[in-house]
Amino acid sequence: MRTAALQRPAEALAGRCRPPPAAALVAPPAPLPRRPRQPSSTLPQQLCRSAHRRQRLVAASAADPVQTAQQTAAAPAASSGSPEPEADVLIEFKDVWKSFGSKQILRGASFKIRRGEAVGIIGSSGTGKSTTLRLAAGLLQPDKGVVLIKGEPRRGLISDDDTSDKLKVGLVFQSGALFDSLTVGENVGFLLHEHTSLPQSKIQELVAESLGKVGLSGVEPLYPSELSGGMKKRVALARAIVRDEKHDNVEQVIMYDEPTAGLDPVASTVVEDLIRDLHEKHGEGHHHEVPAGGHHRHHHKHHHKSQHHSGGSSTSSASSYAGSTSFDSLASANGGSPASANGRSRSSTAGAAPSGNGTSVTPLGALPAHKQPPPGGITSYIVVTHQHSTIRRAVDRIIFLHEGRVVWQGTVEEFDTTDEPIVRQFASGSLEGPIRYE
Ligand SMILES: Nc1ncnc2c1ncn2[C@@H]1O[C@H](COP(=O)(O)OP(=O)(O)OP(=O)(O)O)[C@@H](O)[C@H]1O
Repeated sequence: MRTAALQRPAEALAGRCRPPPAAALVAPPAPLPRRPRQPSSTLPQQLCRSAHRRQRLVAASAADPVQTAQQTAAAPAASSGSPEPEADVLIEFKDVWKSFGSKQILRGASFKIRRGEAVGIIGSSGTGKSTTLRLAAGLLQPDKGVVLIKGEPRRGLISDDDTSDKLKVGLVFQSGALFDSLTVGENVGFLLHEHTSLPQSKIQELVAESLGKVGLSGVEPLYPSELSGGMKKRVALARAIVRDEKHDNVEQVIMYDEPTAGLDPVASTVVEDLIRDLHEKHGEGHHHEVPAGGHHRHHHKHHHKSQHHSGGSSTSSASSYAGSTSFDSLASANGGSPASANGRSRSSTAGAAPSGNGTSVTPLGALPAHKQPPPGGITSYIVVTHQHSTIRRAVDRIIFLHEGRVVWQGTVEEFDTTDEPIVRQFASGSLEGPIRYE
């Protein structure tokens, strides 16, 4: 079933271009929503719509009782009998430890990613953000603790894990990790060539569809060297969301590692809005409901309140196939033994339950079967970033990692007001404070 295009990646693996390890490449398919796509719309038009949608969401959240301060200190949802559904948790880290040789990186990281969320993971350099993504993608295994995908522990690395019928976890690496010797079309269709038996014409169609979604229709014949940095990142994104048809009904979480690193401010905005827009297009309609109070509410505006440290549990996973990764990022899947750490953990409310005056969100897990949202689409995404603009524009909730643990979580708005000293120092860039640089 290998076509001519398939021979070239093989050459790439022999050293002619950067080889994305098959295990890392996740190609989340993207079934489209009820809302018909408008193929004729340009990227600026799409982004404009995205901005309008975001304004509506912000307006809605301002009136959302979940935002009330009283709920900030809410007890963990699961134990409070609140309606926050564990069924909504797609990925959960429970006390995850990871070291590389003698370097202890993660020291008991715990957090949850819920259906519909747009989450940013931030923190100082070297604190383990990318490592966290690689663990979530199944490219690395924890030394201790567990990564749950829809409630099921990942078993082994992604290649050993056969739960792709439950959740796809896609990873778009910072470098884009495009094969230099392949055209854009071949790059985007790489996984389809490698892992499916779809005919060439179908692959071309799916590649064109995917490139259209990132506003790059018609660039198939170009080589990566002919693209700007921003375009390369969008091509990597197109590769991550290309559909394989077989998994169209499987929902997906996409993880972006520094998606705007090295881009100028305008190119960053394009990518940030694209990330948001892809999520809304592919996930929208799946996750909004009409709660008792009559307000439509998007799940991705869950607005978990500030919390120190998280915990959680949940599950299931699934890998899919390739995404994009650089060879470097896979260099070390081995690990040393976990060292002890002195975390500063406190309690967590990962997933503060919306409640209050009749506008609470009905948990998806509690919906009757006939009202369950259809699976498929980018239901949640995670962005690792150092860019303020990306935090502001592309995410709703922030998980702050420090010295291998989650020390704070909250909404983007709360990030500006929290008095957590680590967060304040990070936000201000001050040299004074608990964050130490050598
Ligand atoms: N495969 C590996 N082998 C050895 N060390 C590694 C490996 N991967 C990561 N590290 C080390 O682990 C530490 C954490 O890396 P990671 O990339 O997760 O941090 P980060 O928080 O994403 O940092 P940055 O913000 O600078 O990208 C770094 O010191 C890095 O050098």
